Amino acid sequence: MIESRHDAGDSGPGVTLPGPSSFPVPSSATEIFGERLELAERFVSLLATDGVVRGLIGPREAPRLWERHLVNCGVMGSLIPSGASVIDVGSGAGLPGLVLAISRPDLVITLVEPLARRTVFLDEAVASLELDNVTVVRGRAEEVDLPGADVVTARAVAALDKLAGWCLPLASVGGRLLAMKGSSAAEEIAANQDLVSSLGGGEAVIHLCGVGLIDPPTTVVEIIKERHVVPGKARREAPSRRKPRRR
Ligand SMILES: C[S@@+](CC[C@H](N)C(=O)[O-])C[C@H]1O[C@@H](n2cnc3c(N)ncnc32)[C@H](O)[C@@H]1O
Repeated sequence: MIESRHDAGDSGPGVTLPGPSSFPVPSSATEIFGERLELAERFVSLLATDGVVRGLIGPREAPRLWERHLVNCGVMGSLIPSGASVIDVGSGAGLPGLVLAISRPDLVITLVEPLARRTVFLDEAVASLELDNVTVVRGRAEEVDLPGADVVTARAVAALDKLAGWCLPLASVGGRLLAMKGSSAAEEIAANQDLVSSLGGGEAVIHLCGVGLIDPPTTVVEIIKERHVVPGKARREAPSRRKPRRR
């Protein structure tokens, strides 16, 4: 493993790795991370070194880690209540899960990720950053057995229909799915609201997070889990799939 460095680094002969000074900290990051900014800088450094070397982050992402990844994820914290339990599905290199763990030490976070290469990185990042509010679980969202969470997050994991089927069962009743989405959010909701309802979800709402802080702001689809549905039963109950009654 290549150690993360806090100075503009050279990891050894022939390999020059970027240090945090390679990526100036935007003012938006100061606002999101506050006193934990130094920890966030160390995470950026880890992503730009180990994350890139291990193929978890594309090399072209390195210069835009702050805006496109850390701040982009961090702003969704405004939708998460204080002290909430959070399951981050498909964390990859820790987005948004580790960003939330850094910016919000009050949260209790579980990262769910099926790929070993990624969970190894996540475990090492948690140890290196000395985060005591994170547990890493290797597995698929639809297979893991975890206590219901107040909030289930996901970024760039799957289309809303699949995501709702995987994530709503992981939330407690009254909890919510927060799915980071792009410009397709409204279309995805329109196409899948019936399915979401059949899974026990309420009406999906779109939030724009970080207005005035990042451009574009982060689009988050929020779905409150209103009732428990036994996984696998949902589709048959979906109103749009019911056969019309005969008269
Ligand atoms: C495109 S990556 C996004 C990673 C990270 N959320 C981000 O925004 O950078 C999708 C991630 O979802 C994970 N994934 C795919 N299917 C999954 C499932 N059924 N349950 C949990 N994670 C899954 C993949 O292993 C991968 O790490």
